[in-house]
Amino acid sequence: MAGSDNVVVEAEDVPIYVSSLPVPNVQEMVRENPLRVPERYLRTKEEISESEPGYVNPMLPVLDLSLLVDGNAQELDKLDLACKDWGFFQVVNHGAATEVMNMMRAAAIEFFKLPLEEKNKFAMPANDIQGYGHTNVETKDQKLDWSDTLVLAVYPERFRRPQFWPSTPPHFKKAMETYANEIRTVGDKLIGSLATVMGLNKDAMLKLHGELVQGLRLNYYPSCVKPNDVYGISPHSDATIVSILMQDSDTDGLQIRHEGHWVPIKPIPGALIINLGDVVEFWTNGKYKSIEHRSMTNAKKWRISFATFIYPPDDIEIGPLALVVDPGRPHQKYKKMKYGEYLRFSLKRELEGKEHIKVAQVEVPN
Ligand SMILES: O=C(O)CCC(=O)C(=O)O
Ligand SMILES: [Fe+2]
Repeated sequence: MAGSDNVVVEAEDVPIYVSSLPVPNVQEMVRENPLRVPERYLRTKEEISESEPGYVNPMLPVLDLSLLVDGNAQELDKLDLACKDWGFFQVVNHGAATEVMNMMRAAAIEFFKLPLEEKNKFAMPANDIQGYGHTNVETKDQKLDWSDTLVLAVYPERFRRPQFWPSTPPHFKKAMETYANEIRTVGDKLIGSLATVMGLNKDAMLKLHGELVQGLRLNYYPSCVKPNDVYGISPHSDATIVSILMQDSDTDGLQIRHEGHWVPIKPIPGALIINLGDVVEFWTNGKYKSIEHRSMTNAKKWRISFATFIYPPDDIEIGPLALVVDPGRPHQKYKKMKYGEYLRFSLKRELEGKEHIKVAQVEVPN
């Protein structure tokens, strides 16, 4: 494409995901009138009362990733239990450099502080969900979440769509590139450890997925005068293998559904929060489960979270692994399907807890 600066040449297999209807920018709404919460964001009392976090905050399992990588038997047992009982855990000694995490955080704060017209230079287009905007909006009357997001594909590199990578602040791209690279290593280590506790060869899961895909979603939750009446992000499970969350340790928001209760998560400073995605639930025939989670907002303070999604390429067939299916319960709960089909099905709908995984479920025989 010599001679043209405007044409972005993309590799042939760069996936286009799905569309999402355009909706108002929440940060801008709050800037214009911090006291206004439009009807479309307000949830019913039933929905919210179900979500009252009246549960004592038990400690989410904390795992040492360096011990897991060394094959420490005790730590691997802890991982197996954390996957069976929680599906969510924190990792320390994960190897991602603190300066890199801080640089990413600082760059994101600067980006979200920019005027709307600056941020909108990277706005999501009508046919895809990369860029700055909102996902999972399918109907004109569905309830909306109190957040704005920036979604970008980071690996493989040829999947990047540079037109959506913020050029302001000027160090954003570098911060993101470095952060994504560090988190990729964390993801590889985690997936290796998961393979081990699934009874597979350490490299088996990585090989199974061929080339892993990595996406990053920056969630910006403006403060909200009615924090108990809106969702920052509606309850959902992630359609990933694993998701790696960098959180702000002094602003609450993330909650997970554990034993029927909504449990607020207290991030340990410097730790990363890991959640198992639906794909692990399918591989293990439900022995390990993806967990519903959601985000609440705060009355006075905004919050940013950084969600890295690690998932298979579109053409990988997902479903229970013969080697992992419990011999005592050999019934396959999930069918085999192409990951790309599953992902698009999950993205092309309103977030509704784990409703989307039904598409992969097999009827239980009598
Ligand atoms: O903001 C959070 O803490 C959670 C974000 C999340 O669940 C997601 O982006 O999928
Ligand atoms: Fe999530």
